[in-house]
Amino acid sequence: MGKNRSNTKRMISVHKARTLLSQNVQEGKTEYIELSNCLGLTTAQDIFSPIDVPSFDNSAMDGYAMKFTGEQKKWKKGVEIQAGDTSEYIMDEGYAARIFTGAKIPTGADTVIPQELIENDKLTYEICYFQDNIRMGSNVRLKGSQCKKGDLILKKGTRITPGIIGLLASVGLEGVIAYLPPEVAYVITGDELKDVGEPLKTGEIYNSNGPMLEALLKESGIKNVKAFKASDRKEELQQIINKALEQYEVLILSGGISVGDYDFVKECLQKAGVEELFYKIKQRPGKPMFVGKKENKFVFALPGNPGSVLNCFYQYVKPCLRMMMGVKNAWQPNRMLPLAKDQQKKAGLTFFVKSKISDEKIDVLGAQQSFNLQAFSEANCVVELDEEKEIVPAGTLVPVFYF
Ligand SMILES: Nc1nc2c(c(=O)[nH]1)N[C@H]1C(S)=C(S)[C@@H](COP(=O)(O)OP(=O)(O)OC[C@H]3O[C@@H](n4cnc5c(N)ncnc54)[C@H](O)[C@@H]3O)O[C@H]1N2
Ligand code: MOO
Repeated sequence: MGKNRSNTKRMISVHKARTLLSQNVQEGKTEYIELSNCLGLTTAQDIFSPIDVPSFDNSAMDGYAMKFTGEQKKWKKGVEIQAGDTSEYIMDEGYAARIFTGAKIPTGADTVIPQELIENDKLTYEICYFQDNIRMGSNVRLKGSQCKKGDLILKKGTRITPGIIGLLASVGLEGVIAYLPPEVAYVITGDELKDVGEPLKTGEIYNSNGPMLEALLKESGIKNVKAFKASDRKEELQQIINKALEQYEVLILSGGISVGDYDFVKECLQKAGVEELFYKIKQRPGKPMFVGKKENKFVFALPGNPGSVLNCFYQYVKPCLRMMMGVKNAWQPNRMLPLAKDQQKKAGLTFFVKSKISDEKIDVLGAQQSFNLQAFSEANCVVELDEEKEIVPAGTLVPVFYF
């Protein structure tokens, strides 16, 4: 009785949990990382271009390059310049160079006329242009028009996308200083668990949290992941926790964090020197979540029900991992959208409900129980329903977090 009352008292709000985490989590290590391993990481410094790009004036079209006056309509055929030709050509007046996309504009030329707009005079071998939609400078990509040597091309704190990898390569950079993803271990607890592929006896279930956590970590950009499995024997769990904490920066546990007689996770973490940041959040699913710290290492003990694991990961673990990886707005919902229908809930708990976006409205799906994974077959987001409310009316704008 006394235990329950003190637990209820200690439960914190979702807002408080987010605040405590964002105050405690720090940016992780940074390192020079080659382009081939940069995707999804965040830059840890401003990046300046070491060269002008393009580094020479070049043609944007296959056609003819010449000095363009607007009056002259015919030119003699001059040299032919292919992309990659590094020779220095000087255009004599009255001549047009045959030129191809990406090739260097010869000295003396300033304009390219696409070949579709040119007629060849078969008698004089001159090339002729009779339209008037070309201006001086048309179809020439000027030196430094993307960026000049020394320009800031990428700010610190930018997530590296495939386009950014292209940008970095275009200025000749082989890699950048970026935040390293933390090394993460997770521990699956529970005597009832069998891995997929093994036969099930009555009383046993498949370990779905393991494959789900692997996927969640991969999706979050974590590269170095170690999986442990522990039975519900306290000594074994203790050993695994001690070992994982020694070697990994972030430890995630699934199950064994509630009040049952075989729920030893909290006790073992405390014995391993983990200091509690909070235990139990006023939320559903995932109420008995525990977060602790040991020096600069973080421990997230997630309630074993799969829906709780997924929710706690998206709401707390992922934003923390992203903060460690240099992301600034790690806690922001993806967007706000209106509810399609009234939602009933328990006042005093924030509800996170699996939902589907239809016609820019939120359809809350059925089967919200935290053991039941079926709704994930349809859900594309989870939405947050206010702690205080008992009914959240249709039309209320709610925070939406994409899967
Ligand atoms: N007397 C109370 N009992 C429970 C409370 C409570 O407040 N008082 N809270 C309930 C809530 S809410 C949750 S959530 C769970 C959390 O329990 P644990 O973290 O201790 O997790 P377990 O008991 O180990 O497992 C819960 C549930 O999830 C299944 N499970 C566990 N691991 C996996 C896995 N890897 N893959 C698939 N399913 C898994 C497990 O079999 C249980 O059914 O506690 C409630 N009880
Ligand atoms: O907090 Mo539990 O996650 O409702 O099943």
